[in-house]
Amino acid sequence: MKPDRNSTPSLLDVKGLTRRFGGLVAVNDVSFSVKPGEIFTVIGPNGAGKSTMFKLIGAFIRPTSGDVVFEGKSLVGLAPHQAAARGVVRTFQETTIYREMTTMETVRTAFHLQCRATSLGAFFNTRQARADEAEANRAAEEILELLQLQHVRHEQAKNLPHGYLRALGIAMALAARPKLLMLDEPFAGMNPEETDAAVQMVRRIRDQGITVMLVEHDMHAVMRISDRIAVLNFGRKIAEGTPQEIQNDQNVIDAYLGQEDEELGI
Ligand SMILES: Nc1ncnc2c1ncn2[C@@H]1O[C@H](COP(=O)(O)OP(=O)(O)OP(=O)(O)O)[C@@H](O)[C@H]1O
Repeated sequence: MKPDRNSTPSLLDVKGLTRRFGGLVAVNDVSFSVKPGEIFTVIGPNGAGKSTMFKLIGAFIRPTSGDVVFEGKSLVGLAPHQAAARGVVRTFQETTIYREMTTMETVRTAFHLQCRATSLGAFFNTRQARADEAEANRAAEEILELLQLQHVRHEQAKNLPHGYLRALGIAMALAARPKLLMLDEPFAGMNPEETDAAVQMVRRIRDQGITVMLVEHDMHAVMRISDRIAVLNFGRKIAEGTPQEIQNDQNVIDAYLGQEDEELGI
């Protein structure tokens, strides 16, 4: 039997979070909790505040008021790399991938960035540096296997198709050993087969014990993959619940009416 959600301590607590841009309230008094091991998705019509919410959680921008609490401690005021060191890691954009490096080199480099080996240690070939090297190789192999990238391990990024580059951005994030992995529209621009594969990939990541938070527009994928969903509209949270609860929520249906495609998939 699954443990009662309410009795499990949260990994992330978003508390009364508000962010203004001049006169515009992009995120307005939003609260929710993410439990360890969940796949939690934030949805909402265009301009609802989803990206702003992600930036607030990753400490890329500061809230006007409210708090982001991770493992019981506030992330507000930290720099993004400090939030990442606590375990809140956002996937890397394809544009930040160094195109001359191979898949393996990219993941190993990302791993080294948070590894103990100093450049001086590596230069003198210390025992610590050699141990770190072996650990980087092992960790990189594990990540490539998890994301099914082994067969392109020696390909340079510039030769990889779009879908692989996106997976490589996720691989780099995994090298930072996240507790909470944040994925911004991971299924955007994918055909149904690619989406299927990406859904399986996100599930495998979660099965490694990593909690996953997504912002996503592809409602069919969202409804399949999410344990829980929060819905934003004009910066406010209008609903939160399981996919089934969200699909049947009249406020949510109303918010999506008039959208170009029947995004909710109902
Ligand atoms: N840096 C900024 N300065 C001013 N306004 C901003 C800024 N960032 C976002 N906004 C505004 O805040 C609101 C929420 O934007 P946000 O990008 O968070 O929405 P979203 O739900 O991610 O939208 P989409 O689905 O279209 O990506 C929008 O009205 C947007 O124009």
